[in-house]
Amino acid sequence: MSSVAITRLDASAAGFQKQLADLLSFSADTDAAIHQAVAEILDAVRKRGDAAVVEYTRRFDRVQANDMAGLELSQERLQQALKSLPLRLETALKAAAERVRSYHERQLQQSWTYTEADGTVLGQQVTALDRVGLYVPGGKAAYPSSVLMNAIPAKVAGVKELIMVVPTPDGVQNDLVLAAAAVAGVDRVFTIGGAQAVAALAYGTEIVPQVDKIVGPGNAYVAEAKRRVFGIVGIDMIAGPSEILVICDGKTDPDWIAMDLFSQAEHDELAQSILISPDVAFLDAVQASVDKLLPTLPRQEVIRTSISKRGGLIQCRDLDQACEIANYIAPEHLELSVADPDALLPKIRHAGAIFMGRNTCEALGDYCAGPNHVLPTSRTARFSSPLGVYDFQKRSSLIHVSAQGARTLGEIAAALAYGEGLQAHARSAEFRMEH
Ligand SMILES: NC(=O)c1ccc[n+]([C@@H]2O[C@H](COP(=O)([O-])OP(=O)(O)OC[C@H]3O[C@@H](n4cnc5c(N)ncnc54)[C@H](O)[C@@H]3O)[C@@H](O)[C@H]2O)c1
Ligand SMILES: N[C@H](CO)Cc1c[nH]c[nH+]1
Ligand SMILES: [Zn+2]
Repeated sequence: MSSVAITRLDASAAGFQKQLADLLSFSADTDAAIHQAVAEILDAVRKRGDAAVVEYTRRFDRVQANDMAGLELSQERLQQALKSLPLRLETALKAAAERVRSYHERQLQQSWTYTEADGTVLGQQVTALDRVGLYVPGGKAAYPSSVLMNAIPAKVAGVKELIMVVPTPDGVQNDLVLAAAAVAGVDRVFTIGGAQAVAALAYGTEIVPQVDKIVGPGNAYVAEAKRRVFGIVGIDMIAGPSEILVICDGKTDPDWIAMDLFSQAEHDELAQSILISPDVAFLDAVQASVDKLLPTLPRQEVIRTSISKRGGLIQCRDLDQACEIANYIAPEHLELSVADPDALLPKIRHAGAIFMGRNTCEALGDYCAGPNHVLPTSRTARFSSPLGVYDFQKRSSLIHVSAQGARTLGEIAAALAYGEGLQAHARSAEFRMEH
């Protein structure tokens, strides 16, 4: 049995910060070739619409459609996919969807107003987006759970129309993905992917309607395309490779922790899986579990590459220091595998999702716990949040000024407008003061 080399770091050793920064940094596929390819694809779709999308789909996904209509799936096809599922899978899909819906319903923002003493009413009107594009990755693996995580919050927000795109390499359609679209209530599905799908959604074509926002994870081509179309449409975030950080007091079964690290490592070679513990013997035990369990997994080569490139076992002074390091890493997923996770929680400021206690493995969050699995990666949890209903709602400010309010506010506004040298602003306010 060959062992897997996971980087060992000691938080109290000289040079730790630099070693940690090196472990976190990775060269994503954001090189010039990808930038150039995506720019060309976006330009072609903007100029030639459906014809370009069909050509790229033939080239990259080897799907032999004659036109875009041939790349759209009917609602009957989605229902048929749902009916074709084995009962256990159908039940699991529906149970997950229900839990995700129930969680997200609590995120709904409501409009509000308040009335001031002079009768002026101020407030905020909350409205749902009209039409949203949902990118579901499908190049290397299919992600039915991502259909639920993206579509359900949009439905809960009240988005009128959901357009889903999903690549089907070699024309192979994934029934579980299509069934998830049926369960979540997706309106239209196109079997297109990559930058060409993002372009079709952003610019609109004859057949694919232009959307207001594009959400959902994807590979480097998708990420770059989303970055470029931002401004024409909204986007949720640029999701990088998956990440897991476990803080453990050394008392959890090391096999559990090794498998938790694998659970994200198996996503792709650039996934980041780190364990921090004050217990050196426990770090050794997890390393032994990693070596023992890896050969039992089908995706062991992906995991081996990922864990040896971006895996880490970090020895810390105590759990307080573990929390400080976690805040620096700002991971997508953080497991607090300790006896009293509530005691650590107030010390955690930056993490996409926090999994409390030994029983809460991250995988439950990926599928069915309820919270969203589309989360900030690459340290962006310092300033951003999980995908949620709020991403599909927007706010308009409401101002309804009374006659009395026009006088008192007019006074203030006119003074400031003259101060800015903007006469029309001042006069506009003053007209109403004289009324
Ligand atoms: N953060 C999350 O919640 C989450 C969930 C699921 C998946 N993911 C991530 O999403 C990613 C999915 O990537 P994927 O590749 O499997 O599927 P994908 O659907 O993102 O990409 C496939 C598309 O990439 C395009 N493409 C491939 N090679 C190309 C080339 N040489 N030139 C131009 N375009 C090309 C093709 O158009 C193809 O349709 C993975 O990195 C996975 O980890 C993240
Ligand atoms: N862990 C991924 C997000 O980082 C989501 C996912 C989908 N399926 C399994 N996992
Ligand atoms: Zn996962």
